[in-house]
Amino acid sequence: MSAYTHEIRQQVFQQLDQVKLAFAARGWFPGTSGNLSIKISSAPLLVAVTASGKDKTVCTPHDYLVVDENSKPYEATTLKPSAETQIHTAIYRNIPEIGAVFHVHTVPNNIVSELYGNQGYVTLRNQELIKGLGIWEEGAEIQIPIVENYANIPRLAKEVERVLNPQVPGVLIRNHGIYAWGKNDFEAKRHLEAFEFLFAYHLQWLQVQHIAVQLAEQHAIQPHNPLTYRTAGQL
Ligand SMILES: CSCCC(=O)C(=O)COP(=O)(O)O
Ligand SMILES: [Zn+2]
Repeated sequence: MSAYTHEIRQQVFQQLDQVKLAFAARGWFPGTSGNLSIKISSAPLLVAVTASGKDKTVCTPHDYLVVDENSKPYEATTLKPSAETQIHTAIYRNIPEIGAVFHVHTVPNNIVSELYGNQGYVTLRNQELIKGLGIWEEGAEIQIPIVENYANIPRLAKEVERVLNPQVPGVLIRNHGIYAWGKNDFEAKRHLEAFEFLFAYHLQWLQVQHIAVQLAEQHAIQPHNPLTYRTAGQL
C-alpha cells in the first residue's frame, strides 16, 4: 500500500463511489444500510470508510472519511465514520493481506443467517460459484460463519474477529447482513457477489425442494431428484 496523500485519498474515494453505485443499483443498501471501506495503508493502518447514515444511492462530497487503526477520524472532519467501522478495522487487523471490506444487508443474506443462526454457520457445496470466492478445489465445501447481531459494536467486532477464517472471505451477522472482503476492491466485490448468488440459489433450491416433496406426496411417488433427500443444512 502507498503512503497517504491527498491524491491517493481522492483516488480511493472514487473507487468507493464505483462500488457503491454498483451495489446501490442492485438495491443492496436499503434504508441507508451497509458500509464500505478500502485500505489506504497498512502501517499505520489507514482506511477510507463510508460516513454513517448516508444515502448510498447518490454521490456527494461528504460520503467518505479516513480513519485510523482505532476507527477514529484521521483528519479533522464533521463526518461520522460508519457506526460499524470497528468491524472493518478488526478484519483488517486480523487479515493483513486484505485491501477492501464491504458490508450489505440483503433479504437472502438475512434469511440464510436466521435459518442457520443457531448452528453458527451455513454449509454450501456443489456450486460453481464457490470458485468466485477463490476456492478452486473440486467438490469444495465451505462453511460461512454466522455471529449474533450484538447491538454493542465493540462486542460485535470481537465476535466477528473470533470466527474469522482467512480461507472463507465472509462472515454473516444474524438478521443483519454480511461482511465480505478481498485483497482489493475488485476481489472483495467478486466475493460479495458470489456469496449473494449462493444465498439466493440456496433459498430457491430449498423452495423447489419443498414443492417437489409436496407434489410427490400428492401423487404418492418418490420425489424425482435424489438431491431431495439431503437435509437442508447439507445443501
Ligand atoms: C440503517 S441500517 C442500521 C445500521 C447498519 O447496520 C448499517 O449497516 C449502516 O450503518 P452506517 O453507520 O454505516 O450508516
Ligand atoms: Zn449493517
